[in-house]
This record gives sequence, structure tokens and C-alpha cells, in this order.
Amino acid sequence: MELQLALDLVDIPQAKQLVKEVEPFIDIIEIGTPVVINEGLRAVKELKEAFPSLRVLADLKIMDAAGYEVMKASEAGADIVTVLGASEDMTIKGAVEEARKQGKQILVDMISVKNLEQRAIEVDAFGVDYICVHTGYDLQAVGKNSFEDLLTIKRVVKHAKTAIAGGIKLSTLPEVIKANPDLVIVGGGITAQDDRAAAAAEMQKMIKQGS
Ligand SMILES: O=C([C@H](O)CO)[C@H](O)[C@H](O)COP(=O)(O)O
Repeated sequence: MELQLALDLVDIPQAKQLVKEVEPFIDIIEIGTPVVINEGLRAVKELKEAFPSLRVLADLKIMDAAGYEVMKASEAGADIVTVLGASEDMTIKGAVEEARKQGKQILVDMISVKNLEQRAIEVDAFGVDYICVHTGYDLQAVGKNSFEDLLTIKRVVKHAKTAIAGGIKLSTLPEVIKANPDLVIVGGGITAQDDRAAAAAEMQKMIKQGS
């Protein structure tokens, strides 16, 4: 099980500072969608250059023209690029095809997918690398989480790695770990803490010991 730090509400210098604080405790740096909107793929490039030993995920949440967008994110240094599970089959297949050419990986974000079980089976057959259940900020605000959804994809996904994102904190991490996803994605649960290194270190410890 790996830990991904989601950077969403920061600029590039703040992102670098944050990663510096938690670098030993994380496996993947996520350049969040708001950061890409504000800073462009330059954020991916600069963070990859600053932390070459960590993998970088570009959270583009691609919905169309995936081949082109995966190519541009790859050129910027992304190791993993996100595509929406709600997009057309040909979009997801196009993302996978381009990622293979570039030697990169695709994470499919299942945010807002209504028929999760069926769509996860379909997306799994496209050869994607990760399938991620995700409760976005808007549903987190009304008390939702993705714990049940994680159990669903753990049951039906046979090839891809499984991931979970959305509002995960130290207090809810044990429930997530119990379901044994391959990747846990945490943003505010680390970035909004007073002692971010301590929060990330504790999360890494819990993940390593499996509880
Ligand atoms: O993908 C995300 C969200 O849609 C904003 O772009 C976040 O990175 C993801 O939800 C993880 O962040 P937290 O919910 O703060 O843990």
C-alpha cells in the first residue's frame, strides 16, 4: 500500500515547501486539479525536477482528447495521469494507448460514476493501471465518503490497482487500511495539519503496519 500526497490549494513554491516537509513519508506527489488550473503543467515539471525520486501524478481529470493531454502531461514529467471513469470508453482507451507509448500510467478517477460496479469492471478491461474511488470536495461537504465504494471495487477489479481519495484523515485511515487498497490519496488530512511531517509520518507508519 502506498501513500500519495494531494496538493490542491497551493502555488508552486508552497507545493515544494510542503513536499520537502513530508518527502520521506510519501510515495507519490499529486499535482491537484486546482494547481494545474492555476499554474499549468509547469507545476508538474518543477515538482518532478525538485523531487526526482518521487513519482508525480498529474490530476488532469481528463474527459476528452486524452491522447493529447496524456502526451503533454508526460512531456512535463508526470509518471501517472488521471482520466475520468465517466468519460467515453474511447477516451480511456486513448489515454492508456498514449501512456503505454510514453512509458507512463493511467489512474481512472471514478468520481460521479453512478453504476460503479459495472463501470469498474469495464474500465478494468481497458488495461488501466489504477481505479480510484473518490468523494470530491462537494460531496465531502455533505458528509459523504468512499469507504463502501472501495469495498465494491476491491470485489470486482481483477487487474488494475485500487485507490481511494477524498477527505481521508488520521482518524479514518484505519477503516481504509482494513480494505487494503493499493494506494491511499490524502490531501487536507496532511496539508491542513499544524505538523504536516508528523501527520504524514504517522500515516506511513499505520500503512506499513497495516492498521
Ligand atoms: O482530487 C481532489 C479534489 O477533487 C480536488 O481536485 C483531491 O486531490 C482529493 O480529494 C484529495 O484531497 P482531500 O480530499 O483533501 O484528501
